[in-house]
Amino acid sequence: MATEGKNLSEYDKNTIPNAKDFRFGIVVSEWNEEITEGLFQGAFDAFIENGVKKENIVRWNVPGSFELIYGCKKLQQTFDMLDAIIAVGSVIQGETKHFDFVCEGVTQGIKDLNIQGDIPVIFCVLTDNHIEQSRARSGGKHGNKGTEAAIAAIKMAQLRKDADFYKG
Ligand SMILES: Nc1c(NC[C@H](O)[C@H](O)[C@H](O)CO)[nH]c(=O)[nH]c1=O
Ligand SMILES: CC(=O)[C@@H](O)COP(=O)(O)O
Repeated sequence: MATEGKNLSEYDKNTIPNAKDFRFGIVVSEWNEEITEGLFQGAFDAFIENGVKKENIVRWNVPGSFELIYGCKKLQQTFDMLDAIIAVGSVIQGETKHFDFVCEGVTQGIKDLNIQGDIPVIFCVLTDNHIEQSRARSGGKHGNKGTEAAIAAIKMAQLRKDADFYKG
C-alpha cells in the first residue's frame, strides 16, 4: 500500500513495547529545514507519548541528507549506550540527477550502518518529487513519517534487547 492509502501517524499503542528505559539518537539534516523539523517533531512527540524520557533523546544536526551517514556513524560510536538512532532527511527532486545520487547514497549508507554497526539506524528520509509531497508526509494529510520512524525505533530497540538477552 502506498502512503496515499494510509496515515503515517497512526499506530496501535497496544503493539508498542515499553520504551521508558530506552535511549534514542536523532540525526537531523538541515536541508529543507521546514520538512526535517516537522519530521523531528513527529518523532520526538511519538517518543514522549510512548514513555521515553526527554533526557534520553539526543539530537545532532548535519548539513544535508548525505551527511546523515557520517553523523549516524559517529553517534553510534560516541553514544554506544543508545538503543536506536533515527536519520531524518528530506530530499526533493531538482533539475538534475543529483537527487538520484543523494537518495541512493544515503539509502546505501544507512543500510551499511545497520549491517556494520550494532545500533539500529531507522531510515526517516523523504525522497519526494516536490515539496507538497514532503509537507503531506511531515505532518500533513498523510501524517508524519517521523512518527512512523519513532515507532520503528522503539520496536527495533526491543528486538535488539531481546536478542541480547537470548544471546546471554
Ligand atoms: N538537494 C538536497 C541535498 N543536497 C545536499 C547533499 O545532501 C549534501 O549535503 C551535499 O551534496 C554535500 O555533501 N540534501 C538534502 O538533504 N536534500 C536535498 O534536497
Ligand atoms: C536533491 C538535490 O540535490 C537537488 O535538490 C539539487 O537541485 P538541482 O538538481 O536543481 O541542482
